[in-house]
Amino acid sequence: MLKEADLRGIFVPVATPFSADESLDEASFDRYLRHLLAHDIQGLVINGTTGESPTVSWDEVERLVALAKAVMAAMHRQVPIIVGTGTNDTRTTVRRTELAGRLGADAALVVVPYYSKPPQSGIAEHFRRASETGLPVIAYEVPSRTGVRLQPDTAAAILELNGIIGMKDSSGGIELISAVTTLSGKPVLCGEDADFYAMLRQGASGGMLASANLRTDAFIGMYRQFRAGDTGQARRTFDALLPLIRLMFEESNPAPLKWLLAGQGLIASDTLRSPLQPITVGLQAKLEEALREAY
Ligand SMILES: O=C(O)C1=N[C@H](C(=O)O)C[C@H](O)C1
Repeated sequence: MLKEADLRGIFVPVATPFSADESLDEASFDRYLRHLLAHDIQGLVINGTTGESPTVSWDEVERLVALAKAVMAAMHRQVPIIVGTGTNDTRTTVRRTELAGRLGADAALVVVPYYSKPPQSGIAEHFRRASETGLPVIAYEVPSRTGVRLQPDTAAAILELNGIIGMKDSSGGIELISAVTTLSGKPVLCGEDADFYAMLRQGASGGMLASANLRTDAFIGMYRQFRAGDTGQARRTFDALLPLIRLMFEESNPAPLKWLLAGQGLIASDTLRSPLQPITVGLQAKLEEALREAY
């Protein structure tokens, strides 16, 4: 199981490949994971935002974890598996976190409860209960998706909990991480791809980045340059990645990512489950141009 000290480096949230009829495409998942696991990543996230968690059933999550474990066994390569278990219902979140533990996950990614706009005390209670399952939990703040913002004091109180090993901050900007890193010693991973360099400067311990599905080695290299103290080179490496990163979030993640993965033949199709839709022709043209520059 993951420990605080393990939350360093590049973690890759994986897409969930679907066939044209929106069923799980297991052959693509196998091929795509083999490609990712050839890189020196610190962990995989299954059923995160990038994995289209709102439309993936728990039975499918179990299948995805089993497939990932089978690929790792076949490759003789083990990396930690983090499973998205957070919902907007505390009881379901606790149950899923327990189930993920039984599946052999190394940690759970638990998002701030969305839609119902709970008070800060309710968010803290949600994480308190999720933290008591025995599976380490990473708290995930992404206010643009949840509709509620985690206040720094609440974040620090959540990080105080024994079962919480760290946080993924997709709040946008450096305000939250600046406050949290002064209030807590636990690791904060960047989850806002375009802010990765700025967040490393502000104390982030790594990134959980959808864009690291592409140019994975460049992200790892940039992180290592930064850790080695070569911030100038890290900045240059990151600046070269930025145009592609920005385009990957111009329409809802993971639509651009899936189009790019399908273009590389890593997954068979860019199918998303409705209501998400494939990217527009306009964004396709911009991505093609960015790819010519980036590779
Ligand atoms: O899947 C995730 O986890 C991520 N979700 C963020 C989002 O799409 O809001 C982006 C981040 O890169 C990874």
